[in-house]
Amino acid sequence: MSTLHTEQVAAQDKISSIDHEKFKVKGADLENNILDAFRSRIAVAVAELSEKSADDIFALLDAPKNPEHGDFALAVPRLRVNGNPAQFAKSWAEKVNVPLANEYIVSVEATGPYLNFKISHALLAKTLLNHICRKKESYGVNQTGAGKTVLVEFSSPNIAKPFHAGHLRSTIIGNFIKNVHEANGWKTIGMNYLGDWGKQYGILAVGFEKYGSEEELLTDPIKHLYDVYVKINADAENDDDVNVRARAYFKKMEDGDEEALALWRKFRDLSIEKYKNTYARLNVNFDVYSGESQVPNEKILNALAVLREKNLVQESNGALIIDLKKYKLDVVVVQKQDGTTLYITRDIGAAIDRYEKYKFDAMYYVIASQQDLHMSQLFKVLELMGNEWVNRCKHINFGLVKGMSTRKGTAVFLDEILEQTKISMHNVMKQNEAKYEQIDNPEEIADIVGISATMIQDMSAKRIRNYEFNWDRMFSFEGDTGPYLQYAHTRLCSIERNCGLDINPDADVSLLTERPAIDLINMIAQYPDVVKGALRSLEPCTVVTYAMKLSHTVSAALETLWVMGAPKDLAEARLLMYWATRITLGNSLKLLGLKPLERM
Ligand SMILES: NC(=[NH2+])NCCC[C@H](N)C(=O)O
Repeated sequence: MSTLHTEQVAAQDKISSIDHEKFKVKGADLENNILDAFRSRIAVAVAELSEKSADDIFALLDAPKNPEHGDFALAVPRLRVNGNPAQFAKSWAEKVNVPLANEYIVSVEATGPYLNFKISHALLAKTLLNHICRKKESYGVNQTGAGKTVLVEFSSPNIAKPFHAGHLRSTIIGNFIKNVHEANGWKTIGMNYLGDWGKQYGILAVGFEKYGSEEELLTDPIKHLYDVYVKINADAENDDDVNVRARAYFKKMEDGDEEALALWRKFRDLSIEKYKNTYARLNVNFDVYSGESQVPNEKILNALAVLREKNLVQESNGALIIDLKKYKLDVVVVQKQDGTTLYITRDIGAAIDRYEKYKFDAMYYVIASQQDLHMSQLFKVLELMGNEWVNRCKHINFGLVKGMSTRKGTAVFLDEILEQTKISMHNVMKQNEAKYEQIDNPEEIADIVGISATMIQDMSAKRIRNYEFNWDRMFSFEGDTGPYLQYAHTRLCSIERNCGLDINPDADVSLLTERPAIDLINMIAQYPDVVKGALRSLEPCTVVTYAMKLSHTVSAALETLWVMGAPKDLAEARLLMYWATRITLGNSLKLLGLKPLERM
């Protein structure tokens, strides 16, 4: 691919920075969002006629309900002007200073109380494609979060217990939330808060004495510890001695007994190593492996002292409880009769510890909605204690997945699910023999496409919705699936490889006048809005929907607007447009956490 003509780009920058000054409107990101340049000109032109500010008008510009009406619409009633909105719309449409907006706006029309604007598509194509040539992989990102830090806690499985569908959803959604913050200029900390403390680790240690194998522990720690855990729990049902020994063992751990801790630490370290490999397959990594065991004791003791001081705790049968009934949040136990802490106590200490360490501007807990009550209780307790930063914390909840097991039976390990996914995808790929033979690394491709299938299925609807894990539908290349998105991306890559032309950033894009080309450029131009919107909603489906629409739009364009066989200048213009589509689609897939493929 050819390099950019830097002098020309620099000259272009100069022109646009002069323009920027005059049309600086609050909320407009002229550096990163080409549509904002159009919107701000519309806002300034209308502001000249009304007593409203360009800032207010800018914030109200929307896409018209009927796309035939134009590119942007202003609902005049929402401006709250004194008088008849339709009358204002009519008179403004007549008077709007189109030349002020230079060549940006081409027409203004009133439809009832709406003002509809058409913009210059030639200018949009030129500025947008030029912008993407400069930004490439960073097209779509902005710096609105500069200087702010977010902590995203996600995945958080329990050692020696199944990694279930809830943990998988948390991993996928949490990683997305982290990516979205990064794309909006935030500093991010991804944290895995393992379930790695409590009496069950005493049970596990007792079980390991009886059923453990060093060798199996080293080969597959997660599976082996789970097997041991299941066996010893069965024993514990009939033999209370197991429980007594487990409690004694856990007490030693809490008291900091080195020998007891050494075994536990080995279990934890080996499990983390194994998890890291699996997370890498999912394209996920964590900045911090924390966990219930990592909450400093002193933070918990302090918290309990504050709770006492503020008269928030009561004794009940030797345990300490907080009565939250008047907030309709039930009663929480923060300390057991034997003085040990609980899940919520550790969460209280952990939150305080994290705030002191990271001074976050936002903290997200990505946890299934089964823990809604737990999270509301946690936030209420933190608030009653007087931690005013609790309003920076938010529970990002999500619904259940039904039927996530392998075809053979119930799988409880993430690895097994991913293996099954890969095999299924591989089988689908083999059905197209001619294509299959052209791939050098089918297993690797099957793994990536299979994972894309799983992730897109997960992110296609609003988070809170439950869904059925559908082994057939998600692997299809048709319909709104992960394989379909990957296919759209590889198709664009293959055009670049096979067309025999280099990408020419100076291609004459004024030749892109057909409807499918205009639609495609409009769609590409929306990506920065999508990145910004995703930060507000924290809903992955907004980005999935965008990636699907972009793929459909480019597929429609490819039906008639060919690169090969077109005259050279037209071929170059189209190639540049498809290249920009590939960059934009690739960026949106990466935002979702997928690895965009070049061939499949
Ligand atoms: N801070 C938290 N409570 N995070 C969620 C932890 C999830 C817990 N380990 C579970 O599997 O249910």
